Amino acid sequence: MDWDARYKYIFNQILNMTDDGFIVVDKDGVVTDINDQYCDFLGINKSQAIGGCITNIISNSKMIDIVKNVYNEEGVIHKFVEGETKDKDNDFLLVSRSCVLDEDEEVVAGVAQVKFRFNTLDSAKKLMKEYMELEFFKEEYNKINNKKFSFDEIVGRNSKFLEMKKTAYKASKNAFPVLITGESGTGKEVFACSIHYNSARRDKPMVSINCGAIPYELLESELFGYEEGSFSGAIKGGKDGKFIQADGGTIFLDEIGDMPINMQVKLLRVLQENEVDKIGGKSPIPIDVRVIAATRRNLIEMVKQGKFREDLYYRLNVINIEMIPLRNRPEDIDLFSSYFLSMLNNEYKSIVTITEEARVCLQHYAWPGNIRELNNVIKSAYATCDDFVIQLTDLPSKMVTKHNVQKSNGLDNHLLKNMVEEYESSIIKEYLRNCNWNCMEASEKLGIHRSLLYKKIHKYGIELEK
Ligand SMILES: Nc1ncnc2c1ncn2[C@@H]1O[C@H](COP(=O)(O)OP(=O)(O)OP(=O)(O)O)[C@@H](O)[C@H]1O
Repeated sequence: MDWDARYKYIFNQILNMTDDGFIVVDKDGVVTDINDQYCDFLGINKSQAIGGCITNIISNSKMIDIVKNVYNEEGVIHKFVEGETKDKDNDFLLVSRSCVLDEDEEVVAGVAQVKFRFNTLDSAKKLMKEYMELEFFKEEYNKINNKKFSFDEIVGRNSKFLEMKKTAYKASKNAFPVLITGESGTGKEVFACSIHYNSARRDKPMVSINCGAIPYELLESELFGYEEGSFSGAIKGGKDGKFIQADGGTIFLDEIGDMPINMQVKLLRVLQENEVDKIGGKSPIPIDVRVIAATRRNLIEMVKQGKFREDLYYRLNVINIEMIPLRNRPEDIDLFSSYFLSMLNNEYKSIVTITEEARVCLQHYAWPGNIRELNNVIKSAYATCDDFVIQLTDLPSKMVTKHNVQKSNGLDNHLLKNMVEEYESSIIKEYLRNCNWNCMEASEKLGIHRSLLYKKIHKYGIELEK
């Protein structure tokens, strides 16, 4: 046996000794060798494979690409085209592909090795299954998100609210900064998401940050990121800030009114220059980010008091959306109650309803926590009600007491003035309680001067709890 024949004999022995499948192609993708195991897996004999292009037997083979573009791949999943394997349920494998180069670095062959060992095949199957599931959930997630944030899904029929919705819709068609103001729980974040997910940026990230919840020392690194070693405790490799993460998309700066003034200066620079400086970075990084900011505070008042930079205010406030408190859109209270209840009924396949009396009680409440509070009240009433009906007694006692007082007042003393005063007193108490009895904050939220609030507290004999 000459040296070449001997060599070929040993090579074939090796190919057939292993548990793996091997296929060898020349630099044009023509099959020069294939072992019995691989032939068996494909359900073909050697003569059908050797001498023909590899795509004749594996139509989606990557080997031609590997030999043409000279690269290797290690342990990737290959899914065979339906009907190209002997067993149609065994149609994916773990494969490693590599080029064989001669002494002049020219490609002489390409080799693919596939793993048949059961444990490897099982892992490949599991991986493939998980990969498919992941792809499925990604698609579903996008479908749900797009639906969830569609403007049609935003509940409300109040005419002012519909105007706001129109403004938000128009804002989704450009990339100007948006400032959304309004009390907590009125739906500022819902609007911000709808603007982003209906804009041309929808396939890029929407990154949110609560400027009021992060201590000043951390806020800068959260927003702008840092380079490795720029301070003690900095993680290896540094970190991208929220602005860089949101590149191409939208950043939602929630509670912007709580941003410390020296951070406002840095933010203004980013908005003016469209670039960020990482902490410890050598040069600024250009960014393309749409800014949507939100606050429950009165920024104009804060500008007057020198607590918020005027130049930043104007930069953020190109499009302004002022959310309406729920108590000022009474026609929507019932709508929201039905909406939240139907969401629960859908989720738990139930048919819970709500009595007229409970509806009236919801209608008369001042809702200092706005839509979020209403959602919570419906959820907890749903969880506690008997016989699939939400009754007055399933609502929080503070609401029921007020409702009963109003009802008896209505019978005994239904002068408009008395009714208005009763309502006013209850709203003031509610706000004070929600602001931890801080008169300054409550007066700001109620939109009245502090001295007027004191007068009313005195008039209604409201006791301030400490
Ligand atoms: N128009 C709407 N339709 C349906 N659900 C809404 C609507 N507006 C608000 N919600 C719901 O009300 C809750 C509060 O909304 P959101 O978080 O957007 O308010 P927010 O004004 O940003 O509050 P905060 O200032 O406290 O962050 C959420 O659960 C949200 O899903």
